[in-house]
Amino acid sequence: MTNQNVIMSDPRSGFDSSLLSFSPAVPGPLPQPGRFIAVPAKKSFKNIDSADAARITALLDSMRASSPTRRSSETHENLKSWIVRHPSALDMFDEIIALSKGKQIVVFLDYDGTLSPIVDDPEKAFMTTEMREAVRDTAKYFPTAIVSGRCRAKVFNFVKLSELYYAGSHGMDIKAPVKGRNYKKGSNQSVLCQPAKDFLPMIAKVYKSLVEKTKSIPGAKVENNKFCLSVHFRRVEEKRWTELAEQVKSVTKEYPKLRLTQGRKVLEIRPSIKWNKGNALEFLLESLGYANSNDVLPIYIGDDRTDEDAFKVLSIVLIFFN
Ligand SMILES: O=P(O)(O)OC[C@H]1O[C@H](O[C@H]2O[C@H](CO)[C@@H](O)[C@H](O)[C@H]2O)[C@H](O)[C@@H](O)[C@@H]1O
Repeated sequence: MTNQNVIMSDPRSGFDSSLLSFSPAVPGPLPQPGRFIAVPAKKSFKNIDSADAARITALLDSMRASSPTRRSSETHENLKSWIVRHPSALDMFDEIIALSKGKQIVVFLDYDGTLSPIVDDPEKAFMTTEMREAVRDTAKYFPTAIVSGRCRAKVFNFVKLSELYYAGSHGMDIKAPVKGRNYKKGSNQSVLCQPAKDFLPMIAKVYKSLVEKTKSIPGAKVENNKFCLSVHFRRVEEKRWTELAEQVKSVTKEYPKLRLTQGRKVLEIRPSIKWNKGNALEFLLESLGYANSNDVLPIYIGDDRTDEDAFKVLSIVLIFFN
């Protein structure tokens, strides 16, 4: 995997809770104050009102917090103490095995930053052959699903394993097995779950507007993830982030049924429906025949703020950071 550390949190099992405290409100991969330098947002918002300006400032601050460009020694100390509270899952393998006794493990994997390294160009976030083999091996033993912010087709093109289940667009586009324990039966019949289907024309329109609005900002990139959009900041000079965020807001303010969220150097535009990666997990578990079941041990591995939605509905969480 891409990280140096794998942290385990387990809110429901019989683990020593002082060792495995679960924090559903983990703000980003590593929830430490002082791990980033807050840059005050420019006051020169031109096209938006003060409430929107405040929202943008908050989003940008949060984005900086979850995508640190440098680590100070203070941050390093915070990191060490965080690791003490969230021990490495690699050191707790026996405990995980004990927990899984008599249960079907189901594995959920985030893609970017978890299976692939974070890179400047989102089109080049390839996973290694070794990683693909590891995922292929995992799927031989456990139902395995990829749950990504990317559109389903794109994440499939990166992973290229047809034996997995895929949920794209932050869980708003799921290809799941037809209800029942098809994994065990070896059935390959599938069903689509697309709760934001009605938003497709709106998302397509907003995509066009965003491409047009942001084209003057060097490095800005708008990615069409079908049911949601990503505006990438990674290759934009930080002094122009406010301007870019303002451009984004000037488009989205015309669409009250959409909402803005942030990830790693990215602003995401999504339908305002109550559906996220957590709902996708529940849907997949139900499709696999494990709704409200005690004989399943779902494990989710993820690294990003959007993965927290999934963390909240599961018992074992592996958080990746690099
Ligand atoms: O849920 P995920 O599979 O983690 O997808 C979340 C977003 O990941 C991608 O962006 C991130 O990775 C890029 C490639 O390493 C990086 O350049 C970018 O800065 C990161 O935010 C993807 O491009 C987005 O569409 C996903 O929503």
